[in-house]
Amino acid sequence: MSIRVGIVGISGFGGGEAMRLIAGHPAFELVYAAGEGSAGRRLVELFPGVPPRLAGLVVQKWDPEALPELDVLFASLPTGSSAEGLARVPAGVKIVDIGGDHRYVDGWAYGLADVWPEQMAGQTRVANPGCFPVATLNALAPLLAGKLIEPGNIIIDAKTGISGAGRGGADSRFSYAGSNENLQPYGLLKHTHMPEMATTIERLSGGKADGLVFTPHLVPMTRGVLVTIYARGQTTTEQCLDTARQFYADRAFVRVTDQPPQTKWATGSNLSFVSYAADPARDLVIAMGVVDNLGKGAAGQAVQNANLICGLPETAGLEGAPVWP
Ligand SMILES: NC(=O)C1=CN([C@@H]2O[C@H](COP(=O)(O)OP(=O)(O)OC[C@H]3O[C@@H](n4cnc5c(N)ncnc54)[C@H](OP(=O)(O)O)[C@@H]3O)[C@@H](O)[C@H]2O)C=CC1
Ligand SMILES: CC(=O)N[C@@H](CCC(=O)OP(=O)(O)O)C(=O)O
Repeated sequence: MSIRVGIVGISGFGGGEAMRLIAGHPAFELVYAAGEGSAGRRLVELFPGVPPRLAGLVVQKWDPEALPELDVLFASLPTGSSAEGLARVPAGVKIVDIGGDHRYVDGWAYGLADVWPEQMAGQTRVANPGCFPVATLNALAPLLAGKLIEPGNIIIDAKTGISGAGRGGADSRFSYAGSNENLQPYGLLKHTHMPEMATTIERLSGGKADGLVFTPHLVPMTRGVLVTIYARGQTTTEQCLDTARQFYADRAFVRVTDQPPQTKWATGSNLSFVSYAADPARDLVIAMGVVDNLGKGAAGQAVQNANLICGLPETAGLEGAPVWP
C-alpha cells in the first residue's frame, strides 16, 4: 500500500528530518515538497544524500490551492506561518502540523501520541506537541494520572540543542561562536510552550497547574532535549518507576530507566526516555525526560501520529535504533 505524502517546510530542520523518516517508511511515498526560499530547487540540492528516487523532486512554492493528489501533508513551518495556509488545504488531505499554530485549537487533536494514541484514530487534523512539552509530559503523565504528584507548583528546568531553533535565523545566539562553550537561559517566565504544558497537566491530573515554572537553556550540542522536573509528592523512586512502567507497558517508544537519561540515548530516534528520583521525607519528586528535539520532539512524533491516523502500525518507519556515539 502506498500512501501519498507531502512536506511543506522541507528545507528546514523539522521538514528535513520528516523527509529522512519518510524516505525509509514502508508505506509513505513522498510526492510533494514545498517551501518559500527553496522553491525551484531539487531535493538533491538541499540534501545531497537523499535516495536517488527522491533526488529529482522539485520544491514547489507553498500554495495550498495547488496540491497534487495527497493523503497526508506534514507542515513544518515557522510557528505563526501555518494556520492561514493549512486552513485552505482540502478536507480530504490529512494534516500533521509540526509547528505551534494548532495546539489546543478547536478542530485539531493534540498529538501526544505515547499518552493518548487511541485518540488519534480517525483524526484528520493533528497538532504535534512542542519539543519541550513532549519531553516533559511523557515524564509527568504517569505520575499525574496516578496521583503521585500534585499538579501545582511544578518546576521544569530544560536544556536543548541548538537545532531546536531551526535552520533559519540570523540571531548570533545560535551561531557557532555564540553557542560553542556557552550556556544560555532564555524565554524566562513566558515561553510559548507553557500554555500547552499547563493545559495537558490539567487534563492528566484533573487539577490546576497553578505556579508552573519553565526555564529552557541552550546547550552547545546539535540535537537533544533534557528536562529535569521538580514536583511535590509523597512517593518513592520505586513507586514512580513502577507506575511509569505500567503506564507505558504497551507503548513502543517510551523507555523507563532507573538511571538518569542522557540526550544521546535518543539521538536520531523517536524514543522518549523517562526516569525518576523521589524522597517522601522531603515531599520531593524529580522526574526526568529526554527526547531528540527533531525526533520525538518534531518529525518522529509527526510520523507516529500520521501512522496512527492512517491506521498503520504506529512504529512503521520509526524502528531504527538511535545514533551512537
Ligand atoms: N527545530 C526543532 O527542534 C523543532 C521545531 N518545531 C517547530 O517546527 C516548525 C519548523 O521548525 P524548523 O524546521 O526548526 O524551522 P526551520 O527554520 O529550520 O525551517 C523553516 C521552514 O519553513 C519554510 N518556510 C518559512 N516561511 C515559509 C512560507 N512563508 N511559506 C512556505 N514555507 C516557509 C522554510 O522554507 P524555505 O527554506 O523554502 O524558505 C523552511 O523549510 C516551527 O514551527 C518550529 O517551532 C517543533 C519542534 C521541534
Ligand atoms: C532552541 C529553541 O529556540 N527551541 C525552540 C523550541 C522549538 C519548538 O518546539 O517550537 P514550536 O513550539 O514553535 O514548535 C524554542 O524554545 O522556542
